[in-house]
Amino acid sequence: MCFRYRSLRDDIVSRFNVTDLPLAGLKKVERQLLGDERGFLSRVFCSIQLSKCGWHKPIAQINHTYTAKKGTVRGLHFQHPPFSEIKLVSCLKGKVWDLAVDLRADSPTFLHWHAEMLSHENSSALLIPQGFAHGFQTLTDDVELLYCHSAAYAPKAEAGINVLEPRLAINWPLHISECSARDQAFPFLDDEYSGVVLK
Ligand SMILES: Cc1cn([C@H]2C[C@H](O)[C@@H](COP(=O)(O)OP(=O)(O)O[C@H]3O[C@@H](C)C(=O)[C@@H](O)[C@H]3O)O2)c(=O)[nH]c1=O
Repeated sequence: MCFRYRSLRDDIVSRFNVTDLPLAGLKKVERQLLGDERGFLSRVFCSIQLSKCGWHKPIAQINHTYTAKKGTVRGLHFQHPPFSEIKLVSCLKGKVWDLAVDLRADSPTFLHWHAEMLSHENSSALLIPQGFAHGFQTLTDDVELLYCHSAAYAPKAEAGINVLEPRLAINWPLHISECSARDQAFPFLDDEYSGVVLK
């Protein structure tokens, strides 16, 4: 008897609708829910599918955050090379205005930013390539985010840009109700800031 095996790659059914966003490499990933009378199943991450969208490393860490209050801002965070990360940010509860800032030194969209509404209702995530800073504002109370990271947390490589940075002129949708002391202390960019060079 002869069996013919197809590769697993051919058998993986896509459960994502992926859209290119205006900054190269930044993508919106909409999950397709498979529902029945019990509830639903939603694929949050798939290395085979997302490798076609720029996720070319193993997952190093998965973090879950809870933010209590509407209007809270967290960000704008990134890690310096060689600890630059790809992040997949999914909102599992509530609603956020999720934002990525292009810090790539050689990018034609250097210091441009793009935001998307993520919520448990729209089942969307933001796939953020290396060389971006990330932040968000909660648009509801009781928000839960799930982050997949391609690099481990490296406190010495952590960095941030102030969420009120004038050169970014981010129009946060709500009054900022909460922002950590650490985030408020992040510096503003100086005129010489030339961005992140990825190795
Ligand atoms: C990010 C991170 C923090 N921590 C610790 C440090 C601190 O004691 C506590 C809370 O950290 P933070 O205040 O940095 O948490 P938070 O502000 O939620 O940090 C997150 O913000 C968003 C915008 C991102 O993009 C994420 O990658 C991450 O940087 O958790 C870890 O142990 N591992 C981690 O991966």
